[in-house]
This record gives sequence, structure tokens and C-alpha cells, in this order.
Amino acid sequence: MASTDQRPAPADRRWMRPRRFDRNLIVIGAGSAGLVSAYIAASAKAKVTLVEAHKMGGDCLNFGCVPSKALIKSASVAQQMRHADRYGVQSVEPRISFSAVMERIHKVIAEIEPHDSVERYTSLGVEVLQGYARFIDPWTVEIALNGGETLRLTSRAIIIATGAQPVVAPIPGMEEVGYLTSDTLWDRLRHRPEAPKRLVVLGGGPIGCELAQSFARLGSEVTQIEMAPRLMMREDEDASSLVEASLTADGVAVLTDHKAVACGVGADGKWIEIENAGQKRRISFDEIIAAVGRTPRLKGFGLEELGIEVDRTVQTNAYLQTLHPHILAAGDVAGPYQLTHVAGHQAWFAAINALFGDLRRFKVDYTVIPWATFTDPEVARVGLSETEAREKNIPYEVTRFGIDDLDRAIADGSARGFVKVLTVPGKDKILGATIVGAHAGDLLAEFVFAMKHKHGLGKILGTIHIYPTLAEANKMVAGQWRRNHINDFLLSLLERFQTWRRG
Ligand SMILES: Cc1cc2nc3c(=O)[nH]c(=O)nc-3n(C[C@H](O)[C@H](O)[C@H](O)COP(=O)(O)OP(=O)(O)OC[C@H]3O[C@@H](n4cnc5c(N)ncnc54)[C@H](O)[C@@H]3O)c2cc1C
Ligand SMILES: NC(=O)c1ccc[n+]([C@@H]2O[C@H](COP(=O)([O-])OP(=O)(O)OC[C@H]3O[C@@H](n4cnc5c(N)ncnc54)[C@H](O)[C@@H]3O)[C@@H](O)[C@H]2O)c1
Repeated sequence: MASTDQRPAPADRRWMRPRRFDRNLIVIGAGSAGLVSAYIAASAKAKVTLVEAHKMGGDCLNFGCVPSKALIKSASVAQQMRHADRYGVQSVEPRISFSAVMERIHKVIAEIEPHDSVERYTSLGVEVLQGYARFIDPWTVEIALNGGETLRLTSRAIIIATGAQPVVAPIPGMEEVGYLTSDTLWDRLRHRPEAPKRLVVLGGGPIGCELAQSFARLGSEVTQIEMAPRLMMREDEDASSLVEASLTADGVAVLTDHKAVACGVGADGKWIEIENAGQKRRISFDEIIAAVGRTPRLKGFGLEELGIEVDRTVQTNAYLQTLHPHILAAGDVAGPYQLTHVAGHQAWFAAINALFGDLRRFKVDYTVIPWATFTDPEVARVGLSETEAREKNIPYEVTRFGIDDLDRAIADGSARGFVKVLTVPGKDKILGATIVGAHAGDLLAEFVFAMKHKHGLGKILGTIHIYPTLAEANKMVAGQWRRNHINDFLLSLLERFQTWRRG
């Protein structure tokens, strides 16, 4: 993690701090982190300029969360049609117009676009400039406006919110085969009548899994290649094995423990060479999507010249300040997470510390960070996994409830998955929760709230949950925890009392 608790070193003396500033705050990048930072600053009556080089809304709206979730929805509709007989409705093999699926994705983006638009932010009191920003000195930013002019502005504080971009897999031949990434696939595949016939998805993280399953459901023959021993390595094995089983059932050829070592174009078209236990073999494909991680955008806008340390992310302290305390960073560029809601969360701390840090600073709070991967079944987690608890030597107790036993899930035909909660031994204090199943990302909210506000499983058990809902799974796991902690002595007293009452 890039953050430390220490106060940053004072800025180098080779630059002169201006006596007056054009702005209170300049925000570089209008993705999730930048938009929220600028909005907070404008609400605090600061004169704020938000600079975006490419598309307002950044990766989440244009290349990430939004298009991927729209794709997942079309894929799940196709899958439901294939398996409609499970519900007494005749199954059909869907006739998929892939270009219509892609068109819908672009429509969804267009429908959400106004939330992040120049017009909206201007109306909120933010000055939005469309151009590429670069540091000239610690207080001056030069903006090469998209219209061709150049503008220099000084600011009392600056937030770096430049995000991250797909890692280019260092595999010989990748350029030659013309790989796709989450940045390019939405446009490059836009007008295809059909999904790519033979698709390779490189990477078994959240992006690889969400895309592999969706494309398989939309008609591609998908081979997913992951060099780690299993998919979704950040999650516990019981979670990732359910996802792998589901992907396999959807027709994805999941190759874990397989490293991609080379690719190229031959007589039979494009190929990728993969290696497993010293054995190499080639797979032919039509398209390849590289989903092997995302790397922060750190280069080309003057961080090096200011001496701002970059490792895998911009180095910041616990207040999100760089070594120049008035230059802060938020979102994917700051790490340690790469999630939209964390970018927004950090943005509050970055904006407040940027504007008022010399009066009072707030440490960014990472104690309760949830996330979900929107495969079918979804995998959602907050707090510790079992693997992490073991690695960190944190004592824990596990309580599980199988969603296959949940009335609503049975009625819905989605009775698979589990809720797993880690608690402090002998106490109901929640250390972490993992949910695998339909709508897991939504269901997790109750555990996120409980952890954030220090409520234990007893409080969840004491809360009425509507019958029949999937959310009852949360109460069920709390009930299971209670049953595991029944006091045998009290029970035997109770039994004697009841016996005595019968006379
Ligand atoms: C396929 C995919 C699916 C995803 N799904 C989810 C999900 O379901 N849930 C979730 O929480 N997260 C998801 N993410 C991650 C999420 O998109 C990112 O965490 C989020 O977009 C980070 O926001 P950000 O503001 O840090 O960066 P970005 O959104 O990348 O914004 C940074 C902006 O800065 C601009 N910029 C960069 N340099 C400059 C410069 N010098 N001058 C001006 N502008 C500049 C860029 O053009 C960009 O618009 C997904 C990502 C991908 C790729
Ligand atoms: N639902 C969500 O919240 C969501 C969805 C998508 C992405 N994201 C964010 O985007 C980030 C990036 O996701 P990602 O899936 O691209 O990255 P990742 O780092 O999570 O996964 C990449 C995978 O590729 C594998 N890999 C790397 N090189 C390889 C090679 N040569 N051969 C085979 N396998 C190889 C790695 O072992 C790893 O498992 C995530 O960490 C997440 O924060 C979030």
C-alpha cells in the first residue's frame, strides 16, 4: 500500500510558491475520483477547475463498470432464454444480434453520460476544461486544450486523479495479433453482427471472468487463460471454485495454471502459446482480450520532474498527500484499490484535505471496503477473507449459510452459493463477509453497514427481514451463528424449568 502516516517532506526549494493563485483547486482527470473531488470543492465554494483529456466520466462510464454491466445483462438474458425450460417456459437458442447488444451498451453509456457531463459539472459550479494537463511547477498546471490553445493556471492545491489503464501483457507477438482490452473492445467490436467466434480471454481476475462468461453466453467459444492456480485469486477458494464451475458450465474452457508465453499469426490464423507444467501448446483464436491487470497513469504529465515518487501508484501519505502536501492523489492512480466507489470515497478526503488541510486533515479510512465481481454467481466481499485471516494470523470463527437452502432462491431457481461470515471467536463482531450468489453485491450492503457502524451478527438477527427475499440469507447466517453459540447450561436449566411447569 502506498500510504504512510507520516507528514510529507516539504517541497523542494527550487520552485517559488506564487503569492496569489488563479484557483483554489485544480483536479486532473474527470473519472470517479476527479468528478467527486471537483463537486465537493465546488460545494465548499472553492474556485475549482476540472481538466479531462479524453471522456468525461473516465473509465467507469466509458470503458469499465457501465459497459461491462450492460454486457452482462444482455448475456444473462440470452442465458435465461436457453434455460427457460427450468421455469416451465420453452427454451430457445437465442438469435443474438451482437451489434444490437453493443449498440445497447453505447445507449446505456449515453443515458448515464449526462450525470458526468461538462454541462452538469458547470451547473454545479465547476469550471471544466477539456484538454491534457501537465505540471509546470508544484503550483502551476499547463493545459493543452483540445481546441489547440494552451493555458496556464496556478492553484493553491491540485488533485491527481488520472486513473489507470490496461496492462499490456509482456508476451512476444501481442502487438502483431492485435489484442483487445477493456479500453478498445467496446468500439472495436461495435459493428460486428456476431460475437467473435473463437475468443481468448487472458487473465482470470474480475475483468477476465466477467467478460469470459458474458462472451460465452453471447455465442463465443471462449478459452480463458490464467497463470495462477485458480480464478479470482483474491477471493477464498470456495468462492472462486463456484465461479469457475459456473463459467465452465457456460462453455468457457478455463485453463488455470497456464501461462501465456507467445502469440502470433500463422497459416491457420492467430494463435497463442500456453505453458503448463513445462508443456507448451497452441490455441487458435479470432480475437484476444487482454485482462491482466490495470496500471496507474503516472507518466507524461510532470510527476517525475516534481520529484513525486511513484512506485506502482503515486506515493501518498494517509491523508492522500504527495511529498508536496498541497498535491494530493485519489482513485486508481493512488491505489491501493481499483474500484469506483473507493475512488469516490478517497475523493472526499482528497478534496477536504486539499482545501482545508492546513487547518485540519483527515486520514482516509480503509477499514470497511466492499467490492463485488458481477459474474453469475456474483461474488461480493467486505473485510477479511479466510485466506487473509490465516495469512495475518488473526483468530476467527466461520459461520456459513448455504443459499441452496433459502426459500426465495429456491423459488427463483437461483439456489446456489453461500454467505460466509468471519467473526471474532466467541463474539458476534464481524471481521469479514463473503457472499456468493445471485445479487450478492446488493446483499452485502447489510454487512458493510454492520461493520461500518460496529453492529454484530446479533443486530442482524434482531432485524426483521422481508419474507421471501434473498436478503433473508443474511439473517439466516446470523441465526446459524446464534445456534452455534447456544449456552448448554442455560438450555438445561430451561428444560428443567419447563418440566417443573408441567407439574
Ligand atoms: C472492464 C472494467 C470493469 C470495471 N468494473 C467495475 C465495477 O463493476 N465496479 C467498480 O467499482 N469498479 C470497476 N472497475 C474499475 C473502475 O472503472 C475504476 O476503479 C474507476 O474508473 C477509477 O476511477 P478514477 O477516477 O481513479 O480513474 P478513471 O476513471 O480512469 O479517470 C481518470 C481520468 O483522467 C484522465 N486523465 C489522465 N491523465 C490526464 C491528464 N494528464 N490530463 C487530463 N486528464 C487526464 C483520463 O482520460 C480519465 O478520464 C472496472 C474497470 C474496468 C476496466
Ligand atoms: N466488479 C468489479 O468491482 C470490477 C470489475 C472489473 C475490474 N475491476 C477492477 O479492475 C482491476 C483490474 O482487473 P483485472 O481483472 O484486469 O486484473 P487482476 O490483476 O485482478 O487480474 C489479472 C489476472 O491476470 C493473470 N495474468 C497476468 N499475466 C498473465 C499471463 N501472461 N498469462 C495468464 N494469466 C496472466 C494474473 O494472474 C491475474 O489473476 C481489479 O483489480 C478491480 O479492482 C473491478
